[in-house]
Amino acid sequence: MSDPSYDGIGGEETRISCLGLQSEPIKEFVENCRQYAESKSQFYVIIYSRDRYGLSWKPKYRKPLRQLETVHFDDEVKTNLIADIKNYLDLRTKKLYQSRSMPYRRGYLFYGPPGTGKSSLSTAIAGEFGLDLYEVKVPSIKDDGELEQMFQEIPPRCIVLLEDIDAVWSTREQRNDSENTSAVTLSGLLNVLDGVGSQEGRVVILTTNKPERLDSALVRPGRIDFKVYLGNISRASAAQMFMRMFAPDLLGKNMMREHRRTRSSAKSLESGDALNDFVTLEQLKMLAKRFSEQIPENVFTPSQLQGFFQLHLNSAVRAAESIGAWVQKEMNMKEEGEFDMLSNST
Ligand SMILES: Nc1ncnc2c1ncn2[C@@H]1O[C@H](COP(=O)(O)OP(=O)(O)OP(=O)(O)O)[C@@H](O)[C@H]1O
Repeated sequence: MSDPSYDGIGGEETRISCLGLQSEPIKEFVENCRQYAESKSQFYVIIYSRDRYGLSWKPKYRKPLRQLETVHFDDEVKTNLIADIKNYLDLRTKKLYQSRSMPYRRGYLFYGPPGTGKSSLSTAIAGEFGLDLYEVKVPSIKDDGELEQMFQEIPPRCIVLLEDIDAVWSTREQRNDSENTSAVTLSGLLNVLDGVGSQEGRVVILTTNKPERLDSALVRPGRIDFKVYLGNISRASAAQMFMRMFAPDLLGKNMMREHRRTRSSAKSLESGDALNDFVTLEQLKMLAKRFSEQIPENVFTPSQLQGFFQLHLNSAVRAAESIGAWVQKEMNMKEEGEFDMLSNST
């Protein structure tokens, strides 16, 4: 393939030919390819972004479906959010909106510190509802005209993810003062959010790390209808994350039985070698509890914790044993305002 970034989801030309005068074999071949692609697409979310010249939307990559259970935040908020989107996408809701002369659109704001799951949640929602996701990185848009053009070309019924929405500016002075460099104005943004195209069942998600910078006109109901705070990880979520990391290993049941034959499970919980992955579900739950109790409530981001797990994927026991030292080290660094550039965390 000529384009090194090409991952097989469009944009490449392929010529197919066969010997003889019949076109049937080619039609059959193309149909098989289509069915194959369709069967595969249910395992992926297609992410669209502007091509490198900013001229048209291109499928940028396929992300494997991410289950909503793998994005950890307040369970009640998650349930309400999913119910809200489901209700919005229901065609009966569309008719209700139309019969009451209300614009059929709904906006969502995901806000919180970096690394708390704003992008991950957007992708998980796209997978949950079988929608493509159109990614708009606000700081990299040239001007309001480009933003408008982009919105005109977005199809109905999809997710539009507007990232780093705080980068828009409302006055020239504000632009000069601010460190952000987007050329998109607040009025340009409001224009596309309120435009005719926005009434076609798109789920518009805005994300920001700096909600305090948002203009009240942007977040008023009708533009933002549902706000979700994604914050640092709670103990309960840390325990869930622990289970998610290690529970799949329980599937190796045969190995677990074999392991049990050779060692007592109590001994295996203590020794911390690689085979300790094959603990029972009950033991894993105990480890998750022990693990989460050592994590201070709402201090670390989920992505920080994910970084910790990446170092201990082989052993749930080791993860539970090492978390205390890791927490201590991270807390010390936080206090000293240090960024650990030289060593890897353990
Ligand atoms: N709430 C969460 N639950 C599970 N994993 C998370 C969560 N938050 C972050 N992660 C993990 O951390 C990484 C970064 O997450 P993500 O990009 O979604 O964060 P973000 O809030 O969008 O960050 P940014 O504001 O920097 O764009 C991902 O690999 C993701 O799996």
